[in-house]
Amino acid sequence: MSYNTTKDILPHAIEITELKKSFGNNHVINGFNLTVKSQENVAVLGQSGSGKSVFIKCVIGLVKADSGSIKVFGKDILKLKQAELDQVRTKMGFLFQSNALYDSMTVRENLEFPLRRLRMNQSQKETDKQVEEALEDVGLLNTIDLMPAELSGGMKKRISIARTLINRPQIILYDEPTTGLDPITSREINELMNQVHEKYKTSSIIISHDLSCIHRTADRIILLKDGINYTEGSFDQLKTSTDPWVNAFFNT
Ligand SMILES: Nc1ncnc2c1ncn2[C@@H]1O[C@H](COP(=O)(O)OP(=O)(O)OP(=O)(O)O)[C@@H](O)[C@H]1O
Repeated sequence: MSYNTTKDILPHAIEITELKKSFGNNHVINGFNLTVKSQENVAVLGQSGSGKSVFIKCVIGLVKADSGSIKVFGKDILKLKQAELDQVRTKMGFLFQSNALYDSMTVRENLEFPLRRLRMNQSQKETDKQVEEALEDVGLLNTIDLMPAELSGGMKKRISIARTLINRPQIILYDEPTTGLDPITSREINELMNQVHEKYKTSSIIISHDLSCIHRTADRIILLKDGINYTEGSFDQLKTSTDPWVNAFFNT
């Protein structure tokens, strides 16, 4: 993937400035900066324990950042009142590493769930149409009446992507999208992520350890180390870096 001029003229999807988060004396995020242009896919890569999960939780509001700003389409979500925050959050979809499907609900019910919360006055016919379209997007319309326990790991990931898509987010945050999947299924999930990007023109942040996933899906990679941006670049730039730490990361 490469930059194109359209991405450069549209407003930024996400702009994070000097983000900080500590737990007691453990300064996990120490002034991290990240910009995601419209329709850009940015991966955040770092060693285990470097703070990737804390960072993404700050962005979705599961963890409260100590300071800094997180602007989503120009609005600093750390300063918004609840109603405005809820509004901005409708533009964002989050793919949990664990998939977070409800085991006691069918695939259809799992997909209806986020719709019910946001579109209370919508007709059942419209809901059915949206659920079916989201399942078609991930190639699994035939699983609509199955329970999560009846699905493979790759299918669960696809259904989770369908559930993320159902509210038509403009930004998708992917937390370790291929963890626990075999290489073939991982490749299929990466292809699906790229299809989603092409069809819905989404912007994304991808947190991953999986270099193949990052290579296939990210326009740009930021390395997180000691809570700050250690370096950034394209996959090929980082793979050929002469920095010993970056080199060890990409070529071990
Ligand atoms: N709720 C919490 N309370 C206290 N410390 C926390 C909390 N959440 C995370 N931490 C600490 O923050 C640091 C970063 O953890 P985090 O889970 O973000 O790392 P990570 O880069 O996502 O690791 P991995 O790749 O292994 O998932 C760790 O030292 C962890 O102990």
